[in-house]
Amino acid sequence: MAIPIPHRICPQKSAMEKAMMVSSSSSSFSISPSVILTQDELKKIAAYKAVEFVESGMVLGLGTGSTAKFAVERIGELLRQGKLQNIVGVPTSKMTEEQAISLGIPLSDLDSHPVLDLAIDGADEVDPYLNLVKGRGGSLLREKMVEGVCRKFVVIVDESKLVKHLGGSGLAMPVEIVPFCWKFTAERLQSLFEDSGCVAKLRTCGENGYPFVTDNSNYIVDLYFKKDIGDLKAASDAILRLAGVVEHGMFLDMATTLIVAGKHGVTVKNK
Ligand SMILES: O=C[C@H](O)[C@H](O)[C@H](O)COP(=O)(O)O
Repeated sequence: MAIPIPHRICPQKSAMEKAMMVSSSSSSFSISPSVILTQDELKKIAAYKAVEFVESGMVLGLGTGSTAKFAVERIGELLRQGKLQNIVGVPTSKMTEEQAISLGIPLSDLDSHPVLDLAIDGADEVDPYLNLVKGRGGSLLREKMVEGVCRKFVVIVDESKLVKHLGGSGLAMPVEIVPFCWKFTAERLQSLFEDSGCVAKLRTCGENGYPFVTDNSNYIVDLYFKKDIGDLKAASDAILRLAGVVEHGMFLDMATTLIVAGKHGVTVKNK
């Protein structure tokens, strides 16, 4: 049921705080047309909603990116307030590790915790079947390792990330590759998807044109598709068969829950 946000009864609160008041007690709610939220506020609403799934004693996969950082921030806040206890986090990037340390969240790794209770992370694209593109921030390998062993994987996005099919945004589908002969690997990746009008580009940083280097000392090749990729499982298998490839950013059949914040409200969809 859609619940209108009672924005007039709390004039001292910000638009987002009003939205958050309602989100804490319902799994779906609408946002009054008079409340205009920024994209960051939508990300925060989705993130806070996801943290409602966190219980004391859980081992958590901590995602990476501008949406996941709000979830990590919220977990730190609830720990500080004593509302959550005995949480252990497994970060999916060095950046998230630094954020978690700064918030006092106890950390561990997959060697010590090979199965996790719950992971919360953002995504770059989400299709109607909850398949994802991730890694535009370069963290796809650790994310896939961590989120692949979670009992529950909650994906948090604003509605701009929803696509009809992966690659549909026309933006990058990242592939992490070893630096050795990267041009060779990039060309092989491009040729795999000639029929989809694929262009493969090495990710570089800033104006100096140096390759972007991941937390694992690898490079990223971004694939841009003009047409539908087609069979995602077949595409995944073909990419992973190339010897220079470490991992790709398609997260197929991994997400168990999707939380989308948009101008009409927040929806929670379970697989
Ligand atoms: O490598 C980055 C991660 O896969 C992010 O989770 C993804 O890019 C979404 O990031 P954001 O929430 O900043 O859009």
